[in-house]
Amino acid sequence: MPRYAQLVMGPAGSGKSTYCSTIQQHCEVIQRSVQVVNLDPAAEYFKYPVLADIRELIQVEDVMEDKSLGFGPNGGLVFCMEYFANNLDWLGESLGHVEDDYVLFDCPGQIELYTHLPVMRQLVEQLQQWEFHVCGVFLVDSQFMVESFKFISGAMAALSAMVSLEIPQVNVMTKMDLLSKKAKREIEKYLDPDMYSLMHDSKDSWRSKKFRKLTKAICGLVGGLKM
Ligand SMILES: Nc1nc2c(ncn2[C@@H]2O[C@H](COP(=O)(O)OP(=O)(O)OP(=O)(O)O)[C@@H](O)[C@H]2O)c(=O)[nH]1
Repeated sequence: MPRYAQLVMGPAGSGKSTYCSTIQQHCEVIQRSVQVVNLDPAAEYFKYPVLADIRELIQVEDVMEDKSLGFGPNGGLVFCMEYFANNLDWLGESLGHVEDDYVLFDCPGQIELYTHLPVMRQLVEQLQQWEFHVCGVFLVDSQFMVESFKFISGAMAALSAMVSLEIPQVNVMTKMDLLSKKAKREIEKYLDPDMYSLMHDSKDSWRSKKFRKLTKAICGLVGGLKM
């Protein structure tokens, strides 16, 4: 039987844990079994029952308390994720193998995990060896996307994950309920964006005058990326 996995990614506070918990509850209602794995070694609280929790393997606080390592929170997290990547057997044992597996992985928010560190890529390759079909779900807080330059920044973060992981990816704007009426109307244009027209939104600012060529090149790159 095929196995399926979603890597739920996105910046800190973008709604990853809420997404996992909501999808799990929805699947319960439609009588599909979906499990969640917490992969954030700094997580303090989440609302869903877990199949596995990386904190059973390693915790950021323990790493930070180790004076010989001398890491702060971000260095500590990277250390934990590298330790995890070197101990993927732990994950294999925790996942076990049930028929028709569908697993959501609630990932940490640090962008460097998706831009240049190999950890998440190693995880994807291992899951694929375990016969999982893996897809990425990249969440971005919609409140940070109602202006063109913020949208481009969010889209670039999502693009980094796509380029580094090379798996199918769905990009999701979260917290739409928090937008004002005006922002809800504004955000429509970002759902199927015409990057070149977005570029002209802020044509009077020094930012776009100075960086117009660069912005244009980035718009060309992001043009095909749907949120
Ligand atoms: N109004 C509203 N609040 C949301 C939504 N999604 C998440 N939140 C809230 O946003 C905050 C952060 O959500 P989390 O699900 O913890 O976000 P996260 O990405 O897992 O956060 P980290 O694990 O810290 O990176 C919480 O207070 C959630 O209740 C949403 O769709 N609407």
